[in-house]
Amino acid sequence: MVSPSEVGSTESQAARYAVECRTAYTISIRLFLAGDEPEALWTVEVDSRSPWLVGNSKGGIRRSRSPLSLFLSGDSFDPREAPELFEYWNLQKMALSPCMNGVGFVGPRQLDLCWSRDLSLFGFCRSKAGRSSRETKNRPMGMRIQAVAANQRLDFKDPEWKKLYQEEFDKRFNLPHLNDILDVKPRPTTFALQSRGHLDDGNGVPMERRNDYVNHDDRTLLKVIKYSSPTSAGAECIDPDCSWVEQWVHRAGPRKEIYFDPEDVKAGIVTCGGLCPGLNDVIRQIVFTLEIYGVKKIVGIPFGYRGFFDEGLPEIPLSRQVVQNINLAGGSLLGVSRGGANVSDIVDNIQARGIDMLFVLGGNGTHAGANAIHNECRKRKMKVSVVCVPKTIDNDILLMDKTFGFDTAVEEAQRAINSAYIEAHSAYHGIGLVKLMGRSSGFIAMHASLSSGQIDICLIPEVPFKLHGPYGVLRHLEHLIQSKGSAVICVAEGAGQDLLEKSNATDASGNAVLGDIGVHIQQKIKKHFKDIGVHADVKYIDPTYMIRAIRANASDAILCTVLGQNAVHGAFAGFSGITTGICNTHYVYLPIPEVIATPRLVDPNSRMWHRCLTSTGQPDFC
Ligand SMILES: Nc1ncnc2c1ncn2[C@@H]1O[C@H](COP(=O)(O)OP(=O)(O)OP(=O)(O)O)[C@@H](O)[C@H]1O
Ligand SMILES: O=P(O)(O)OC[C@H]1O[C@](O)(CO)[C@@H](O)[C@@H]1O
Ligand SMILES: [Mg+2]
Repeated sequence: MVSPSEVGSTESQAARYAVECRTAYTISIRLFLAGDEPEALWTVEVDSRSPWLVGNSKGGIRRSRSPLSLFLSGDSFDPREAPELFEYWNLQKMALSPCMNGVGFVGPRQLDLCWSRDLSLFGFCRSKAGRSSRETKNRPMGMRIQAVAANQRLDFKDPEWKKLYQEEFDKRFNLPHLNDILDVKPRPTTFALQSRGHLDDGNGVPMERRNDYVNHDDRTLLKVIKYSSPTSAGAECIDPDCSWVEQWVHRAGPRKEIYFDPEDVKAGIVTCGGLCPGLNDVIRQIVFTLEIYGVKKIVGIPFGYRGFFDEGLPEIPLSRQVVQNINLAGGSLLGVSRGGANVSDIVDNIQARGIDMLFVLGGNGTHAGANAIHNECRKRKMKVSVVCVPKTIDNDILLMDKTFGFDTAVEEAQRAINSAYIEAHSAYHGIGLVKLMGRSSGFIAMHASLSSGQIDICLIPEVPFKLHGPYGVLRHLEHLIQSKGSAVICVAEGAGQDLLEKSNATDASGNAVLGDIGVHIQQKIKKHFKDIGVHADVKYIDPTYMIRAIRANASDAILCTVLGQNAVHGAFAGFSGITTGICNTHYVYLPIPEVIATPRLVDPNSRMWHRCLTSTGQPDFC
């Protein structure tokens, strides 16, 4: 058995961390090494914006994208023999398992236990338990406890805890409204599609109006799976028993009452960040819908937030006529940009232009900016509605089924994969390598691998891998060349960054400039096969910008249409600081902070990633 000191962060170390990361709430872990009494109490403060911490056998804690992890060291420790070792308090059930080929773990939502990117960070034990294969016998075996911080005020023994949880959830997902700070009187909506047709019954008598409005109290369920146990694949639990707790969010759509007089409204649209298929579709629908409400002053802000402070960039007047055909091309009619967002200057400019509704299309950075604009407008008691539409091919926005552009990106990525496959398949010992976008999330790579069915190795940022060694990618490639004669690899741009030289460079928005993992892998493959004296014909394809610049496919075009319309309905309903999305196939409004708390990541313990592994047949590369 290990002793607490071996696992041990002390409370003082934890407290030191807490100061560093500006804490929001506390989580505690009790380690039960024997008997009923906890032998180690580990309390850590969690930064609400990044609730994942990593602990190690030497006692440090570090902020990380991965869940709280604690690794045990010691030659004699077999994690599988001590599943009862840990219990939790105020935490979601912890996961405890040895590393088993990346699949078949027990416990909820563990990440791959072989995260050995930094061995001084991750402790490990050289366990004899583990793999059946001879080769793997002496590999480092990590044991991970994972915990998702819960509200420390919740006591799951309290019969009322669910009610308390739901009350808090409702508060978190409450939509900020202009009337929170102003006294705006609602008026009947001007959005009535029926009035555009013949409303009489044929005898000149007006027909009764259908009620096509969304009731303010309509809600849609955020989570629809009831996990019977925390050990169910991909389980996301609130309490130790993984009880069913309904989590409702606000339904999107037109309301019967509105908070603006369309005649007086000046609406602005701005597109920020990188390009994304569907931007023009959303702009177009926002304009169409605004006009149906009766808005006459609609302008585009050129080149992202830059358009608010660069005086040489005049606003672009928009109307149905101007935007009629813009969906036929990719890109953004308004242009995009990164960086340069001074919130106070932007709000000064909004005030100077007399903008009442601002529609902001962008990714997580843009949303953070939009939320800051919304807060500044509130502070100044301005009657301005700020409504976002999430734009990212990376699909890295929380809570949503998908963001617009993602589907198109996956479809286009398949074309590149198909070319790589044909090249590889037609060459003697051909190896095709395709790099796809995905700064921190591997959704495009995972979905393109799944949809093409032609990928042998899919590498994503969420799952670390090694190139060299008996479990590395290169050894597996040798095996593929030997067994099938060719291979195709798909790598997300953010994958394997630990293998590259680090630079502290950032782009104008402060996003880290990534090393080129595609080129790196290409070089390593070539060198490796040369070194072992085996012929390999490597073809590298980087279709990243081609994928991002195309027009939306049919499925994204529909999504864009609905999101654009809902953005306008949300603004007229008086909401501000919100974004629009699709959750479980239903359209919703969400408060901005809830969707950008962290980037949405592929969960390596999700069914989808396991399906991807099943499809590629790749082993663990750690
Ligand atoms: N925390 C923040 N507060 C205010 N503005 C921000 C913040 N983060 C980013 N921005 C601004 O938002 C705009 C877009 O940000 P960014 O370049 O990160 O793209 P993004 O919206 O995340 O989209 P993409 O998915 O293409 O990266 C930039 O003008 C940037 O300055
Ligand atoms: O070259 P740019 O415009 O900075 O965009 C690159 C980034 O944009 C994204 O597509 C997100 O929009 C990322 O996947 C990628 O890292
Ligand atoms: Mg971003």
